[in-house]
Order: sequence, then C-alpha cells, then structure tokens
Amino acid sequence: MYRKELDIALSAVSRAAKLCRDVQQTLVDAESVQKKDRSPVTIADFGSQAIISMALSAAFPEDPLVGEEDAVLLRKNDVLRGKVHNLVSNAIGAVDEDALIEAIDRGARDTNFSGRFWTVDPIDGTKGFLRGDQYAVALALIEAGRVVLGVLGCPNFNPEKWGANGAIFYAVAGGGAFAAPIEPGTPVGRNDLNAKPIRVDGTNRPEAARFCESVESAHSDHEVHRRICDRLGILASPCRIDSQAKYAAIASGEASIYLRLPRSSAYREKIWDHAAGAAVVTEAGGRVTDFSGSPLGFTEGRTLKSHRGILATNGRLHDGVLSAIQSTVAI
Ligand SMILES: Nc1ncnc2c1ncn2[C@@H]1O[C@H](COP(=O)(O)O)[C@@H](O)[C@H]1OP(=O)(O)O
Ligand SMILES: [Mg+2]
Ligand SMILES: [Mg+2]
Ligand SMILES: [Mg+2]
Repeated sequence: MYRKELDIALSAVSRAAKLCRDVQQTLVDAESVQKKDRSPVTIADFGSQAIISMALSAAFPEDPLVGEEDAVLLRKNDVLRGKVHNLVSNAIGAVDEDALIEAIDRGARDTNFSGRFWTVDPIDGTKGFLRGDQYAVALALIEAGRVVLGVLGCPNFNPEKWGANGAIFYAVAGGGAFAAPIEPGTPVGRNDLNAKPIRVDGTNRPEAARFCESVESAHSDHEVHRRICDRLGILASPCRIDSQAKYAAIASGEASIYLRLPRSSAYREKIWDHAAGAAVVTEAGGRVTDFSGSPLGFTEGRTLKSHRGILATNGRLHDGVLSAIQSTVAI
C-alpha cells in the first residue's frame, strides 16, 4: 500500500533536507525575513516547499497540498525571489521562476479536508534551524482525517546509531515505522538497505522516563510541563529539542514523553506541525492524543481546531500522563 506515494515522499524529503542542510551550513548570521505573524522564514523554507510541491504535482497532479508557506513575500521581493530561484535551480536543475512561485503557492489554497491531501512543513522549527540546532522537513498524506503516511527528515538528529548526517523517519499506516541514515547525495528510498525498523521504548515507570519539550518557551508552557512532570515523579531534567524531531525521539526510544501545551489558549496547532510526527510515533508503537485523550483528527482545516495540548508517549505511559495532566491543568 502507498508504495509510489512513499517513494516520491522519501525522495522529495531527501532532496529538500539536503537543500536545507546546505543553507544551514552557509547561513551567515540570522538571515531570515519576518512573516505577517512575526515568525521567521528563510530561503530554505521556500526552497524546500518548492521542491516537495513540484515532486508531488508531477507524480500526483490531482492531490491537493496544504503547506505552511506561500509566495506572497517572494512576489514582492525581487532579491529574495532571485535567491530562492537560484537555490532551487542549483538543487534540482533549471526551473522556471513562475513555475517555482506557483509551486510554493499551491500549498496555500484551501481544500476539502475530508478527502485526500498532503500537508508539508518545509522547515519545522525554523528558529532551531536559524540557531544551528534541530529542525525537520515534514510531509504527510492524509485521507478522511487520518494520516496514512508520514515522513520526517531530520538532518541534525544524530544519536550514534544514525551517523553524522541525521536520519529520515517514515511510516505508512499499518506498516510499522522505519528510519534510514541520510547519506549526502543519495536520496533515501523505500528499499534502502540501511533502513531499520524503529520502536518506542518499553518504560512503564514515569520516574525513569525521559521527557521532551520545545526549546522555545514561547511555543509551549514549560512551567505547566514542569508541574505535570513533578506530579509524575519524573527525575530527569527536560530534554529540549526543536521541531518534530521530538516525535522522532519518541518513536526511536530516545525519549518517552513529549508534552506541548501552547502558552496562549487562543493558539491552535497547525496540521503540518503534527501529522508526520504523529504517524511515525503511532506506527512505532506509541500513542498521540490531545490533553483530553482524543486522538488527533485532521478534517478540520489547516489547524487542529478542537484539540488543545498535544501528548505523545511510548504508549505504556500514556494513561498515567493523561491523569497527571488532567489533575494539573483545566483543559
Ligand atoms: N506561538 C507559537 N506557539 C506554538 N507553536 C508555534 C508558535 N509559533 C510557531 N510555532 C511552531 O512551533 C513549531 C516549533 O516548535 P518547537 O518549539 O517545538 O520547535 C514550529 O512548527 C513552529 O513553526 P515553524 O514550522 O515555523 O518553525
Ligand atoms: Mg512547524
Ligand atoms: Mg515551518
Ligand atoms: Mg514557520
């Protein structure tokens, strides 16, 4: 099932991850521009979305794409547009500038969220990317509100077993979760011999659990997380990781609990920030719900409107963490 989809997704994410890595290595100071919501975006975010969008529209022309970025800033800024055009042309060969803009904007349209569509976060954790830390290229395929395929490219995710260039994590619903080291210059493939099944850890004692959260204290409420961890008796200090690399950490047994309570009750999580990661964790034997214990549903639009707080665990710890959450915060 989903063989062609997985092949295309893996090769597109590999190429996009390479582009991001090249930009991160040459980025001089914080070379970014601000979007309307005052969050940063770089040429690599645009380049990555363009590569993934073009690969998907060539292979699956009927499939809608819901992406984080749009081309509004690029249409207005000739210098920025020129840089992105150069970057993408160097990465995948000459592309027409209008086609490039159109490819990026394809992700900005609304669609029928109850049908089949892809969702992409071309750089998840842009702040981590700019700091030289973790980030992820995240792509997921959703059908009838359910994530059926998720791919997470994590170029800086370097626990020893994945080597120095990070890893791509992927899952197809019902087919288990896998990770393959990123070899520069070789896109990861479905039959990659280096791909290994991954599995969550088996801890059922919260006091032994490793807990992870965002680096950015503006993105989630570290203080409330600390109270939940205290209630659970978690001894280790939090492991702070940018982006959906946190889901990769849970799925591969590097951590056992990921908590994410937004600071503002008005904030709604974006679908591209969770779809791929949730699929990888679920297929690795873990569980992902909101703070009420409901599984994430992806039919509601560009955000997870009815979900507040995100909890990903190794599964065994899930109900205990939910009770601790519910005794600590009013959802
Ligand atoms: N105010 C906010 N609250 C929660 N998450 C946010 C906020 N602003 C941006 N994000 C998104 O949070 C995610 C990063 O979270 P983390 O802190 O866990 O790395 C990213 O998806 C980031 O978007 P982006 O994809 O633009 O980086
Ligand atoms: Mg994101
Ligand atoms: Mg992003
Ligand atoms: Mg962003």
